[in-house]
Amino acid sequence: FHYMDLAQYVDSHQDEYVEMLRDWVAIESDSSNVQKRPELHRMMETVAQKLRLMGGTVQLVDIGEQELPDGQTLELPKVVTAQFGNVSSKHTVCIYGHVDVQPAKLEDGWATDPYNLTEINGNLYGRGASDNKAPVLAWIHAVEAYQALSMDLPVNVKFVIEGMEETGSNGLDAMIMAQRDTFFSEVDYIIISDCGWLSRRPALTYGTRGNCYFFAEVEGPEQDLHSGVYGGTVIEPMTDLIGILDTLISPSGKILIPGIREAVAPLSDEEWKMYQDIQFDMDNYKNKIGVNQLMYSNKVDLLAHMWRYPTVSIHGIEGAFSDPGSKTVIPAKVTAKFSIRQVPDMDPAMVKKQVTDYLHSVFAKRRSPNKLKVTMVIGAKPWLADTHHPLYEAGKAAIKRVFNTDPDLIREGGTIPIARTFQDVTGKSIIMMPIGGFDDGLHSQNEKMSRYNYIEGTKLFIAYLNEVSQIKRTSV
Ligand SMILES: NCC(=O)N[C@@H](Cc1c[nH]cn1)C(=O)O
Ligand SMILES: [Zn+2]
Ligand SMILES: [Zn+2]
Repeated sequence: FHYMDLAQYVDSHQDEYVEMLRDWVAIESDSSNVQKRPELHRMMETVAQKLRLMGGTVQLVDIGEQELPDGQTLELPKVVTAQFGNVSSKHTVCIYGHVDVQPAKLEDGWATDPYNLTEINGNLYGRGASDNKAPVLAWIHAVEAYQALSMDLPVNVKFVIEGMEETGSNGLDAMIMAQRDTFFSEVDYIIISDCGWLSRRPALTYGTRGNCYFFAEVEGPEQDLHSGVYGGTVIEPMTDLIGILDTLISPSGKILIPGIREAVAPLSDEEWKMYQDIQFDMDNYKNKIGVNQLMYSNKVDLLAHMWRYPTVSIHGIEGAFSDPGSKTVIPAKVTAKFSIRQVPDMDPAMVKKQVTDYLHSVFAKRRSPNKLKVTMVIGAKPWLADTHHPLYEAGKAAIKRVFNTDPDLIREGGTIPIARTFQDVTGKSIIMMPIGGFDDGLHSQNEKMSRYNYIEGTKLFIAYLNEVSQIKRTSV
């Protein structure tokens, strides 16, 4: 295995890799904004074209339509599948990633245009740079490096790249089920690089939380009202909504919805020890996010609540007045958006029932004439891997080669909706191998990917393909 030649190739092509990332970041592939759907289609075509030019067997798989809340339908972005190599004596890995992004606007407080990749002090700023465009490109460049040096790929490589991850991977479950016995039948392992390290030390990820995302709509008068003229006479939808939202979680982080906390397994001694042994600087973490107090003051509690306990987050209220200025309005209809990150032992269908029943019961106590409607729009399951699997041993060896250190074994508080489907439907083992930095600002202002992580990450993937090829057949 000529690792040094490959690594040198990567180093000498890094500016091209950055330019390619610039092209991809320039496409506003925001999957949550229906106005941007043409951009998302363009993004998927761009990915397909790149893989075609590399000689892959590429398909743009039609996964149907999405139904919008107003009943209209919208074409889902096609899923790109590709295959490089089909040698039966070799293992086959399937790399999953996504090229849709969260919304971003300069006026949200970005220091640079979110869709114009800008390099400052070794960091590449742009929406989707870390989540998940650079990691997808790093995998593509890893394959390309082998090709460029006329080296055989040590394993067959398949890609599944989607464009709806940020809104719950709509349509992908069905596609995986439909292709279980075709595209996925020869896949041995699935690799996902859609998360980040915990510190400056490289990491391997063995768990993600799920997410149940809810809309709670309270509807009252026929139209918005003047608060001076009508205030005091009507029962305001916003007051009802804030009232019920305030019953979801206590100020100290205790989830108040009956049944949720009870479903979660207690922290085992083994987990406690694992978390205790992880290098994690609480002050650094506080500085990074700009707060002087966290919900928990010791490392184990903090990591446990980041990774293996559920939590409630309230994201926004549609229909509420939120512009600058002081409009004196009573909004007629308001819709809260909140989500519950869930962990193994919790089930989205059960969470849906628990939340819906609970909110209706607290709403009933208010004796309001307004109407409450609760819907769950995303129900993504958590995922957990066996860290003793040879995939993780191979990961440790590749990290040792590239970074000369042992990795942290971590979980991820976020969700990769499709991870559990891959595991359940294909029955294949999955590894998550992040290359994002701990301070990349995913979903936030000034998201970035460091040039170092992007380039060294590409080398890591090159080394990992070789390590996976050494896994003995019996342990597949
Ligand atoms: N990089 C993974 C990621 O950001 N995933 C999203 C997926 C999601 C969950 N609910 C809605 N979208 C995340 O927020 O964790
Ligand atoms: Zn992502
Ligand atoms: Zn994301």
